[in-house]
This record gives sequence, structure tokens and C-alpha cells, in this order.
Amino acid sequence: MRASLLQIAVDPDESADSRRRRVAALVRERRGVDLVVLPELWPVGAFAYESFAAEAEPVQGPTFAAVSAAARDAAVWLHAGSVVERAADGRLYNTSLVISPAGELVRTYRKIHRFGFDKGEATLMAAGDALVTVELPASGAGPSVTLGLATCYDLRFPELFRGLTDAGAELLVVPAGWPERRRAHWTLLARARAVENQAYVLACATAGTHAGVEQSGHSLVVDPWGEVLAEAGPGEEVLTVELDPATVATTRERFPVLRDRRLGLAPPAGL
Ligand SMILES: NC(=O)CCC(=O)C(=O)O
Repeated sequence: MRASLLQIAVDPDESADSRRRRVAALVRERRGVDLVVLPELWPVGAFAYESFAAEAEPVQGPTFAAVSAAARDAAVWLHAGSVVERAADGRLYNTSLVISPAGELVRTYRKIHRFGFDKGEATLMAAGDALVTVELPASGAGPSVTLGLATCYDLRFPELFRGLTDAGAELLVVPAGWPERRRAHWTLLARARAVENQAYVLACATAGTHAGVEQSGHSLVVDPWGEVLAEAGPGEEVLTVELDPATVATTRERFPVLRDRRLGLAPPAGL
């Protein structure tokens, strides 16, 4: 299967509406690939905390309207990155959307680990509490493949990814808005999640600078052996890779580390 990661620049001189139109046009250009992935909170910016409330939208709001039409026109599966969701009870969530080639919303994922410690996203948004996978059906000569969903700061929590692996995930998709100053962690953690779960990692970051935070760019695709198949530079870029989902099963068969897990170990003896 072919996948494209759209590493979108998020800069303050462009409105969210203008970026939605621009991103929809980029999605339309991806006709011919199977899966397109967008970054975290690209309409508003992952660090633009002051704009979260004003730019919050329902799941099927303006971002969904713009990109679902583009997914349908291009006939691609679209992981549309995430939006600031305003839920029915008024709470905000960092919510990812997965859209079918027919333009239908098939799955949402509310980010489980909120970034900022006692500030920013961690105080402005509510946390999701459910693991989410989505199976893309077989198409043409390609087999079906199961995506496991995570968002940005989630990358630091290996137990979430192990849960997705246990639920059948073969491609771990991680939209992000990651700061340049911690880029070394980004590439290291993306490779670690791929190696320890013997799965592909598709990690799609933003470029540009917003709210004074320079974004890392350097989106990357890692194979189940931990090899980086492709890595973007710092600016806006489309990264397209060829993946073979069967590699996940063959890697797990030939080097069956996951079989050697020891669950239910006794806790340390008390004093
Ligand atoms: N948007 C985020 O979740 C940022 C995460 C981050 O900066 C980090 O984990 O470091």
C-alpha cells in the first residue's frame, strides 16, 4: 500500500479557513495513494492555546466538511489529524478523525495523554479514555490492514501502543505538533514504538512556527524492524512511502519477541 504524510506548515499569518482550503487541495492531489495522514491540530496549531475555545468545532464541523469532500474526490482513506472538538457537554477534546474514501467518518480518537503538565492542553482539554483501532478493508491486490491511533504526547507512553498492538494494530499512526527543541525525542520514540511493537509507525508532524513554538517537521515512517523508510525535512512537505503490511506478520514470526512477554509478574516483596 502507498501512504502519504502531509507535513503541514502552521503559521500565524494564515487563517484556519485558509489552511483548511489549502490542505483539502493537497489531499485531492493524493489520488492514487491508499492512505493520507495529516498532523495534530493543524487547523489551529497544537500550541495555540488561546485560540482553542474560539476554533473549537463539532466532530463533523468545518474541518471535516473540507477534508472529507477531498478524501471522497481523491478516493483515499484519510487520517485527518486532529481538531479541537467541542463535545455536546461543552468540553474540549483533541480528537482525531478517520475518513473513508466515500467521505464518511468511520472512527474518532480522543487523545488520551494531554500535554502541558499543569498548563495548556492539560488544563484546557478533557482526556480521552479509549483505545481506538480501525481496519481498512482489503482493496485491489492489497490486504486489509489495522491502524492503531495515538496523538503526539501519547508517543511517550509505551503501554498505550502495546494496548493497540494487543488489539491487532499493524500500522501505528501518530499525528503530532512536536517542538523542534525536542526533535531528538520524536525520532527516538517513533523508532522505539516500531521496534517494541514490530509494527509500522507513521508519525506526521507540523512544520512552521506558531505561538512562538518552532515545530519539528521531520515526519517519519518506520518499518517493523525499526528502519526509517522515509523522513521529511523541516518545512512543509509531502512524504510518500510504499508499505507492505505483510511485513508486520513476517517480522513477528521470524523474531517472535512479543511471544516472550511475561505478564502478571509478582510485585516486589514488601519491606
Ligand atoms: N502536542 C503535544 O502533545 C506536544 C508533545 C511534546 O511536546 C512532547 O512530548 O515533548
